[in-house]
Amino acid sequence: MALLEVENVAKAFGSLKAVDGVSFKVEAGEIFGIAGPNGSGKSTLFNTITGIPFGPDSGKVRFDGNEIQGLAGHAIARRGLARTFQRETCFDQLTVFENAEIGATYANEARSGAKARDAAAEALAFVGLAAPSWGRRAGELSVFERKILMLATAIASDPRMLLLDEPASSLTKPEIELSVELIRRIAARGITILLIEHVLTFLMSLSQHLLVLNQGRVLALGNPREVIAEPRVVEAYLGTRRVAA
Ligand SMILES: Nc1ncnc2c1ncn2[C@@H]1O[C@H](COP(=O)(O)OP(=O)(O)OP(=O)(O)O)[C@@H](O)[C@H]1O
Repeated sequence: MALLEVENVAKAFGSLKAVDGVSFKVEAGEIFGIAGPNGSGKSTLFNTITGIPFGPDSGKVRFDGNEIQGLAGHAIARRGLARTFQRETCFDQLTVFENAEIGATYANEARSGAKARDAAAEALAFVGLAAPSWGRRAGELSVFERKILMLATAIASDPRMLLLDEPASSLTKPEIELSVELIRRIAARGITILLIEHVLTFLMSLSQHLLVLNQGRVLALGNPREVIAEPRVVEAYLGTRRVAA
């Protein structure tokens, strides 16, 4: 049984069908990539799966065999499904450590005190945020540090699955290489990963399956090398990128 099953999910904003009948399955343990031109519905799809900030208008989302569409975001997180955002999203006024501690308690009400602090410390060390930075305010960090803090906060919640929304955006080449290595290590912890990314080389080097969205619909799905060679993908995705560049 797949860990995540998305079945005919749809979400509209007024007359705009941002996600329009999308279906796919993600197996436990894999890194599953999602690509698509700007505005093709990638982030909206993540929103509908995680319930943060909203669920789908219609369709079903099953996590570990149980329907989760319509549940509140925190209830979905407590089932083991965590996400990050396209823009670095941290509690800027709180310290690095307090951010990770919130992740540790958010997904598990029963985990507080020393257990939450241990989970926060482990997650911060895992992403490479060393102890001397733990007392700094999140708002003072660099873009890369804020991105890995967002990852640490998600990891501290002890998820079974992590949805990463453009983790490489706004990063330098060396930082992108560090991110690829970090995502591989997260997967090696046994966390299944659903990954949105514009940088195709990033997606290709990490994903076992690739889904391409276009105008809210699935344009192609399968082996990443085969998918990016499909003429309709080249036209819709790469063509748009060229125009956008
Ligand atoms: N809250 C919202 N209200 C109204 N329209 C929205 C909202 N969120 C997204 N949209 C629209 O839905 C469509 C899909 O947007 P979405 O952000 O999901 O695309 P995306 O593929 O993630 O794009 P990008 O690659 O630029 O991040 C776009 O036309 C966008 O303008």
